[in-house]
Amino acid sequence: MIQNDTICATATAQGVGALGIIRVSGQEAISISNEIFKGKDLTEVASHTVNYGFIVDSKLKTQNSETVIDEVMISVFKAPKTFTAEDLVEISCHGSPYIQQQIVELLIKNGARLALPGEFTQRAFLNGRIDLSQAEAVADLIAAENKASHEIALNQMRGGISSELQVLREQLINFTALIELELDFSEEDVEFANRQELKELVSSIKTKVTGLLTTFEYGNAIKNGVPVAIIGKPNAGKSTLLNSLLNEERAIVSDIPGTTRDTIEETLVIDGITFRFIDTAGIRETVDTIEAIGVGKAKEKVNSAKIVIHLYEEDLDILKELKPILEDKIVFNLLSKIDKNDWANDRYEMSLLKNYPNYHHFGISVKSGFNLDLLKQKLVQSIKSGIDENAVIITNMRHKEALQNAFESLENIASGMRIGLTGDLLAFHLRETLKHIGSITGQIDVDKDILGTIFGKFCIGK
Ligand SMILES: Nc1nc2c(c(=O)[nH]1)N(C=O)[C@@H](CNc1ccc(C(=O)N[C@@H](CCC(=O)O)C(=O)O)cc1)CN2
Ligand SMILES: Nc1nc2c(ncn2[C@@H]2O[C@H](COP(=O)(O)OP(=O)(O)OP(=O)(O)O)[C@@H](O)[C@H]2O)c(=O)[nH]1
Repeated sequence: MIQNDTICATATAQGVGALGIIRVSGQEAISISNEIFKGKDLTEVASHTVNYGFIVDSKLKTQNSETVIDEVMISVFKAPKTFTAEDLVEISCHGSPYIQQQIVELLIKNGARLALPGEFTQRAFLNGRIDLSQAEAVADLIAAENKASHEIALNQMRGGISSELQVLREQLINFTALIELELDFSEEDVEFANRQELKELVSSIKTKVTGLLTTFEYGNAIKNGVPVAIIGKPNAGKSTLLNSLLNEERAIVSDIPGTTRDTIEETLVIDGITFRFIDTAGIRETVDTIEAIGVGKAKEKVNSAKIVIHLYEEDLDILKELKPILEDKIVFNLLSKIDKNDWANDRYEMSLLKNYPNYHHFGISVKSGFNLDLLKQKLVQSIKSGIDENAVIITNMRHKEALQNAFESLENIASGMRIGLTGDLLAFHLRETLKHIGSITGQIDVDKDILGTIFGKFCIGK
């Protein structure tokens, strides 16, 4: 697919910088750039060269009294081996917003148009250089704020998800073709597609899809930060623990004001994973009864958390109260101030949540530092556990939904075979599965609106 118009935009951040890069892509990219460049004839230079010269107002250039805008380096990349797979020019100028704007305006005067957000990457997709999941990974890569999310995005950009899905697609396509061939011979009652093999294939693909789906929770936590609630009765040591965790990792601590006015989030990166400690300012100000503070507000915090740290000195009342909503959380039940409290005094029911899959229970002393490292280590472990670090990890809601749909279609095939569904209906469900899997990489036609949503989230110039 060839886009006819030539697009341009500043690719570097807005504001003053040392340098700025302006990108131009499309059939006229080189000739338009050449119009405003005084230096070598860009239409004559070899691909992948960097050329020194000046940006000048072309109208005046011919009159020999040109207005020089800037001294620049221009890189020329000829299709198809370029970022967009089109002719691409990068003008590297001084990082003044004024200069950059002047250059963009000159390019537009000479026939380019301002690029939409993400349009360069979109062209790379439309021209087949990258698939949709790779394009989405470019956005994730730019947004990555820690090591773990950076790694996942980089892997996806390099085609991690694509190659995993490609294998599944090929296997399904083979069977679909065989079943559709049977339909052509429907009079003769032949079976080209071995039903037993198909059954096994569907079951193995279901397992793979389920595996990918289970990585989403991890992937999403990595991408957006893992919400952690610290709860406990007044004076249990909550603030002391939080401050101590934050101080220890001071180098990478930041205060992020929450989305709502009364929510404060403190984020902390441990071992490449971002944890977001949830706190509501309201809690700090409440002068309510102990119960109200202890349970009511704790509930609020717990609901939005993935990890719950319960600090206690005396009793487990809060934990008992909250038990029903803790089942799907990672729970750290910590006996606080262990320097003061004797383990032997820990006479309360330790088995309270013993059957919960993600339950940790130990003593801690922020004062002496006892078990603080253990806590950090277990926080990281509890998130990483069960995930193969080299495995493909799903971080994108769109991908998750597509996989869920694919799973449903696969179930339709499996149950269809059990009840002896006819070939045409099996073929239909196979096609549906292929459609859902293909929508992740964009191998099938993806709705224009969906493309708009995906690329609209990028910055202009990307
Ligand atoms: N100056 C500059 N730096 C940049 C970018 C850019 O566009 N310009 N990038 C923008 O994101 C990133 C690098 N990503 C890129 C990805 C692919 C191609 C590219 O030309 N691919 C071709 C040819 C590869 C080759 O020469 O072997 C291809 O895949 O066909 C270029 C940059 C980061 N740094
Ligand atoms: N001995 C000892 N004292 C501690 C420890 N952790 C906290 N404390 C003390 O316990 C008191 C209460 O600590 P905070 O961190 O304010 O407790 P909190 O749970 O945030 O209390 P509220 O804000 O009232 O909910 C302070 O005097 C702390 O110094 C510890 O590990 N050992």
